[in-house]
Amino acid sequence: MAVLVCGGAGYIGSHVNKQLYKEGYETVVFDNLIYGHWEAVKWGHFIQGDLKNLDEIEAVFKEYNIEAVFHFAAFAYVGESVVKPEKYYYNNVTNTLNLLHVMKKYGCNKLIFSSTCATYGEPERVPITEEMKQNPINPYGASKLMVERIFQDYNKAYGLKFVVFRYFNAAGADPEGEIGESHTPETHLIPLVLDAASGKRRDIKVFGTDYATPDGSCIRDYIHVYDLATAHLLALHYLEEGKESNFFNLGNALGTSVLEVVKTVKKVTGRDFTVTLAERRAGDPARLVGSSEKAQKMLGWKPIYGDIDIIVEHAWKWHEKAEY
Ligand SMILES: NC(=O)c1ccc[n+]([C@@H]2O[C@H](COP(=O)([O-])OP(=O)(O)OC[C@H]3O[C@@H](n4cnc5c(N)ncnc54)[C@H](O)[C@@H]3O)[C@@H](O)[C@H]2O)c1
Ligand SMILES: O=c1ccn([C@@H]2O[C@H](COP(=O)(O)OP(=O)(O)O[C@H]3O[C@H](CO)[C@@H](O)[C@H](O)[C@H]3O)[C@@H](O)[C@H]2O)c(=O)[nH]1
Repeated sequence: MAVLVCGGAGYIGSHVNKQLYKEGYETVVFDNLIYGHWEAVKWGHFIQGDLKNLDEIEAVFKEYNIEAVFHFAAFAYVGESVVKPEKYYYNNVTNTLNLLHVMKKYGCNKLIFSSTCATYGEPERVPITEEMKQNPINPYGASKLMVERIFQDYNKAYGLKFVVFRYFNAAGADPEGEIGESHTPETHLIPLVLDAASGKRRDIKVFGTDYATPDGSCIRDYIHVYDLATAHLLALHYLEEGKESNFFNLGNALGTSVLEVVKTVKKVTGRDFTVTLAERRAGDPARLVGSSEKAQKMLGWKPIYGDIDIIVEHAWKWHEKAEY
């Protein structure tokens, strides 16, 4: 029996692939490498393919006896999704239907999926809990919510068993320094601030300093990619035990502002750099912080790298010697 890691050459998927392999699973990474890196697939088998092609997905199920599927493959640039919604609905929704179609055909009914706190939109309160209203404010979040709904219908009609994770802001890198975050283009705050620290960028822009937060900049819940990965293994065990499909937030319940991230990077790296106070970025909620009590209770998840200093330290260690 093997597990399929769709999008496993990307940032989060590669970290999950490593932990699965270390736990003794035979992994098959399937990725079109549009945003992923073959260098990140250091464990298990690798097949270059695209979820838009049914025959390429089917070839994997023919070759391997796939017990469960981890589905990270998606487009995830919030701003781009507003101007190119078609790109997002095709890849994130239609191509997910392709994957479900082949899973159904081959009798594979266990799925672990990467959703996002962007499905909640502007939260009515924080920390956000799973039963709160989901009202996405951009096509990216909407595409993920649509997929969540599709899973519920497939659960009722075809017996699909799923765990949907709504991640908050994934950050950090493999504590052993073997893999890390590398997006082109990069839009995420921590790698951009590290670029400023290492002199690859002239400055870091703080998008908005007039939010209703203590220092005026946006607050996010940064969750270490290693901790995200451990939750995925627990989810697989949960489904292997025959438990019911479920939705879980994955965050730290700790809010860190943009200015606090900048300060932490200066402290951890010992480097100074220019910080430019800039206009708000469209579509940014002021404060996104998630409660993960449900995952802790039901999956036994215990995040261990909640401290923003450690998240930045690991990201910096990777950043300095990044192979890709
Ligand atoms: N990074 C975050 O903070 C964050 C937060 C919430 C949710 N998510 C979700 O988590 C998942 C992983 O995020 P990430 O940051 O690792 O992104 P990523 O871009 O690094 O990884 C996604 C991978 O999927 C691949 N891919 C995309 N479309 C494909 C297709 N049609 N066929 C085959 N491969 C395809 C890409 O090449 C890439 O390697 C995404 O679904 C994203 O929406 C990420
Ligand atoms: O150069 C920059 C880049 C970002 N920010 C700010 O930093 C915060 C975090 O931004 P970013 O790292 O881009 O993450 P988010 O926009 O919060 O989105 C990420 O986290 C979401 C969950 O919160 C996921 O759904 C998305 O896929 C993922 O990109 C936001 O307030 C940004 O305005 C800056 O001030 N300057």
